[in-house]
Amino acid sequence: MPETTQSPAANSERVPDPCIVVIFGASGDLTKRKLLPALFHLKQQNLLPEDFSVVGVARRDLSATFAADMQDGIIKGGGVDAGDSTLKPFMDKVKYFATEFDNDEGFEKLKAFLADLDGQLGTKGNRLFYLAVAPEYFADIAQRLQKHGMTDAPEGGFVNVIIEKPFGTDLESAKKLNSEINSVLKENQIFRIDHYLGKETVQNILVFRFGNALFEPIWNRNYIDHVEITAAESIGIEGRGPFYETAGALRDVLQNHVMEVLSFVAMEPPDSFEAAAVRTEKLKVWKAIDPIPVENTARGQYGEGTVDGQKVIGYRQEDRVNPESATETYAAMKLEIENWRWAGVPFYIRAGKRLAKRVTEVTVVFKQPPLHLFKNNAKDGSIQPNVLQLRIQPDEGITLTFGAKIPGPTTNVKPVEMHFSYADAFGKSSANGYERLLLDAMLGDGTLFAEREGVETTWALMTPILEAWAATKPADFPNYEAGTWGPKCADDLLARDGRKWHEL
Ligand SMILES: NC(=O)C1=CN([C@@H]2O[C@H](COP(=O)(O)OP(=O)(O)OC[C@H]3O[C@@H](n4cnc5c(N)ncnc54)[C@H](OP(=O)(O)O)[C@@H]3O)[C@@H](O)[C@H]2O)C=CC1
Ligand SMILES: O=C1O[C@H](COP(=O)(O)O)[C@@H](O)[C@H](O)[C@H]1O
Repeated sequence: MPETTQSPAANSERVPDPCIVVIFGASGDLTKRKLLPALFHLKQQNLLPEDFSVVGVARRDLSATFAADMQDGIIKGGGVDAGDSTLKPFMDKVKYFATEFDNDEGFEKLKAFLADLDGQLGTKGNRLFYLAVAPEYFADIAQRLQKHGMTDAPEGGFVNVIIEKPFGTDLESAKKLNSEINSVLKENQIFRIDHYLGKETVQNILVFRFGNALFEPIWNRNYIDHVEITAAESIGIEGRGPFYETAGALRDVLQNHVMEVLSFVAMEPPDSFEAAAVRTEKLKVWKAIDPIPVENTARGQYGEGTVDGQKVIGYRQEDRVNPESATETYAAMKLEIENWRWAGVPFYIRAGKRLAKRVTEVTVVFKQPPLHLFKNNAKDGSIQPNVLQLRIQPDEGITLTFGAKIPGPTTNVKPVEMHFSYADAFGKSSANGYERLLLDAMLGDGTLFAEREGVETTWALMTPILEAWAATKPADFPNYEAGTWGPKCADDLLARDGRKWHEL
């Protein structure tokens, strides 16, 4: 379908026009734990329009209990005080509508239900549809919305659609999904969400790089030895066996969250902070990545072990998981970005479940100084390189490690840290990443969302690895103990280059 341009709003204009947010999959985990708390946080910050409603859609008839259940999610999941005076007026705007996703009559009634709300609330036909459903329903729901005349924006208004991840399972399925969705929606109506882009600390990578004069001049192959990106989780698969069996760590986290973070770390400065400019630069990074030989990858699966002092079962013993499963719960790889800035600088990326701790971080390791004047005075006999750690979660912050003179009559050197903490500087935030993205989607600002070509490009990089892994069953699974830092083959990936993962 032809594309038109929605322009991103400036900060001063960040309250969206009156609208209804319609969440498909409203009785699901994501809606309760993340989406309703995020919408409520927007309300608390006066970032929702006065004329507004949230309509949850799922198949069971939950009209009698839905609002109370969501309120419970906001209080528990959103850390909101039950006595908060904004809660009641917000909950009054939360409605429920029951239909099967494949029921045409249900969609026709939904359309009338929404039109009726428009009449009562003054929401003017503006819609944000959120598809918080299993991926097999994405295209179906979008097509049914179009069939029942719900995808055309009112004059001067908007109809936008957020689509959850996973956006496809490989290149072919991503292309198919894109063409199905693009056949009923304009590209600028489609908001492919990656909640990592809603995280303050991920957005701050761009501010850190391009909002300061200090760092960008050294952000290249002349000064940087290598970059590591880690998305480590201590949790297991949390009862999501059937989903995880078909996904694995590469599809679940590496292809999307980690590749998005990588693009922010590696991209050239965009000529503005508008969607098209930012997306163009991200795409250039992914396109410049060399095909990844399978020898530059490592995969693992956790066996039983101890996490946070608790004994935990192995992946193959989890509920609804094949006892001989070959699904990876850990994936790592070495990437090379063949462009002027990054040629020769390896990017090592990894993601895994049941690792030693929950930490997401970008670690930038700088080259050694050209001359080691203080080599013989270093505390451990070697000068440590400067390391910059962009800690995305938890303990959000930035740490720079450098050598300092140990006080005393001799010139001894020891690595020390300079640290910036978000919590100390700005107070603790209860934002979960979805606030910003929901707001942007209501405003029509796609800067922090994935677009068609980007999704297909990252899948094009990852699909050959998935195919190679599928062709060779790993004989050594499970190959790491829960509560450790993953399989030995991932350490070997760096050891071959004379490096090791930075301790986190
Ligand atoms: N949960 C999370 O933290 C995250 C989830 N996601 C993605 O978000 C999406 C939703 O996840 P999640 O909330 O966990 O999923 P759930 O399985 O918890 O919820 C699925 C929802 O879809 C509804 N549903 C399923 N089939 C039908 C149908 N045929 N007709 C009508 N309603 C139907 C269910 O309704 P009913 O209860 O009536 O059956 C339920 O509301 C997925 O794509 C997932 O990958 C992404 C990142 C994180
Ligand atoms: O999308 C997903 O992300 C979560 C990790 O998100 P975080 O915000 O807690 O870091 C992951 O647990 C889940 O498996 C995956 O589907």
